[in-house]
Amino acid sequence: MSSHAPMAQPTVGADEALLRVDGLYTHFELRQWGFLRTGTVHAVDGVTFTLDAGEAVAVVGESGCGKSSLARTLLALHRPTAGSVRFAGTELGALNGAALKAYRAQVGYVQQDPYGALPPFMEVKRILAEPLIIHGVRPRAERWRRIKAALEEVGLTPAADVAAKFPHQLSGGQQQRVVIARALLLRPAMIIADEPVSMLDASVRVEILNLLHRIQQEHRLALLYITHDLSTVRHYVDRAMVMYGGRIIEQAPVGALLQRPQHPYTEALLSALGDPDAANAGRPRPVPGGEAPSLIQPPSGCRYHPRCPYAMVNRCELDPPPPDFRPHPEHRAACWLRE
Ligand SMILES: Nc1ncnc2c1ncn2[C@@H]1O[C@H](COP(=O)(O)OP(=O)(O)OP(=O)(O)O)[C@@H](O)[C@H]1O
Repeated sequence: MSSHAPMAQPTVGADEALLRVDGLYTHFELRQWGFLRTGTVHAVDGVTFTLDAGEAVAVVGESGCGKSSLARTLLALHRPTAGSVRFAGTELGALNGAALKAYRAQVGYVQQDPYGALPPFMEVKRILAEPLIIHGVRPRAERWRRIKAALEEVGLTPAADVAAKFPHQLSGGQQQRVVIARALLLRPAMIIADEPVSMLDASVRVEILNLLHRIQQEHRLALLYITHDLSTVRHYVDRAMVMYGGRIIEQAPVGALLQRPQHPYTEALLSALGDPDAANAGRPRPVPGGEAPSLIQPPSGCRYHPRCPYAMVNRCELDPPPPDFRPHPEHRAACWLRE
């Protein structure tokens, strides 16, 4: 275990999830000249799931399916259009002022673009001191003790040298380590990592994912790992949820999802993954054909039906499948094939 003190865990009843998301909608109104309504983006469109304390769950889906909008709603950066988000039993919509500040201390955020996430004209020490100052951690020596421990925990040593640098003096991987250190400083119970490695060189991606995984395990953090890349979830999460057109269309323990995908979209994502066998390197692989759905005018019925090779006429284009057909215990799929 590192020098980082154990993280303060919020009080959660034995049978209660740390995070409970129920029928969540986040829509964005599009307006011309600031007032003329021209459409609505259904970015998050009826999402329900739970995340237990200490559990790691991936949200996987292609670009534009609503993953970041979901993350930002959970971080209370977007106000939901409808539905409920409960954290440790408390409704997020009911929080403001000091209570919202306390919630934000419980949830660490790791963004996609580390350089964009770090103020360029501040030294690392100042960047990391900021959240501690905002949350009233005193005196200065205690702040430095925490900053040093966090830098050491993410492998940035000697901490004093790194702390004196500006973001541009660090590599992309080191910058992302600083972002992770900042997410840990307030000893959160949950981390939301939104595409944490997609902007990094391929050579450091595994290192950063391993680091996040080690921290998640050591501190028994809940982790919501958001990615477009299904190939990166296997070793890092307990469960995976697949998002398509603003909705969760499949969720299962990660092994079951990868071995027995139940939704044709998950199947297509899996078959598009690289084959580790070098003998098959030249073999063409099918990728999910067709266009990602519009979230302004989403397809009727099942949102995947225009691309689905198994779409059933008079069924899939008419009725949205409920999200919880259970082909196996613990496995849920929103597909009429699994009715
Ligand atoms: N503040 C906003 N106002 C209007 N539309 C938005 C806003 N934020 C996101 N959107 C739209 O919502 C949809 C979902 O975007 P979102 O960023 O959540 O998807 P994503 O799956 O995270 O994709 P990516 O990985 O490319 O960021 C997109 O059509 C996007 O243009």
